[in-house]
Amino acid sequence: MLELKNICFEVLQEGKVKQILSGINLKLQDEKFTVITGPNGSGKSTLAKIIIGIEKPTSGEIFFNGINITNFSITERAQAGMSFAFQQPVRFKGITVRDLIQLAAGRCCDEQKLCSYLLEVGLCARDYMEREVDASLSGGELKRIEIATIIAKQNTKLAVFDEPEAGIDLWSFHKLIRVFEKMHKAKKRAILIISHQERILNIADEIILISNGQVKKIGTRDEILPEMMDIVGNCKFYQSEDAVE
Ligand SMILES: Nc1ncnc2c1ncn2[C@@H]1O[C@H](COP(=O)(O)OP(=O)(O)OP(=O)(O)O)[C@@H](O)[C@H]1O
Repeated sequence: MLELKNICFEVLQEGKVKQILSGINLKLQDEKFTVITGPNGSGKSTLAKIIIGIEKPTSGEIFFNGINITNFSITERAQAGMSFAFQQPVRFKGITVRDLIQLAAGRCCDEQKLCSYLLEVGLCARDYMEREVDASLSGGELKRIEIATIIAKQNTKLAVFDEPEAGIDLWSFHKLIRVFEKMHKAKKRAILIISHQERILNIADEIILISNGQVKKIGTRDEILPEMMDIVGNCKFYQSEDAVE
């Protein structure tokens, strides 16, 4: 359903062309749980930004359900059924958590349902629903609220998460894994997660290993792990959950 054809991305740095991604060809199937992993700086977040429309590829094309969306804006991609959770979520001054979740849920949603979305990510609705989505929220709280909005979006066909574990405490991480397991089991949408986390890699249907801006290998956890060892030597980037903050 999502197809990337020969995606390249380069930037100008100090007058020189820097190749960030080169010749990325990928197909993500409906309802599949895919994880993109790879060393720091290998181009994972850039690829996510290109998928969601924050960055435009220098060359190559993106198809979503057969439609060429390469020139679609972020809003048009969202309307087509894509959702995205940022590595560093955006704050919205003047907007409450309730507003955000209600907006994501769309049609009139009863109070119990709204609260259940927050509960799923380990937040007590009573404490958070009326809070402003501003600097008073911690990074981890903000991230969980953002994930709750994706759960609330019933029409999402593809949900993209960039390092959902970043800044999340160990207890919340366990809950988060359950959220992803549940999403995976429900098979309502394709899920694409950028992650280095063992437990997230463990539940993936397919893992895409990126290194130096290229797809090095696509396969299951057991197929990918030896390759990761080769690339990183001692596999430092493959974190167990003990390494979560
Ligand atoms: N606009 C830009 N200008 C210059 N360099 C950039 C730009 N965007 C990305 N890069 C570089 O491209 C490389 C890939 O960055 P990216 O954020 O995609 O990596 P990543 O695999 O997500 O890393 P991490 O695991 O650390 O989050 C990095 O070396 C980064 O510094």
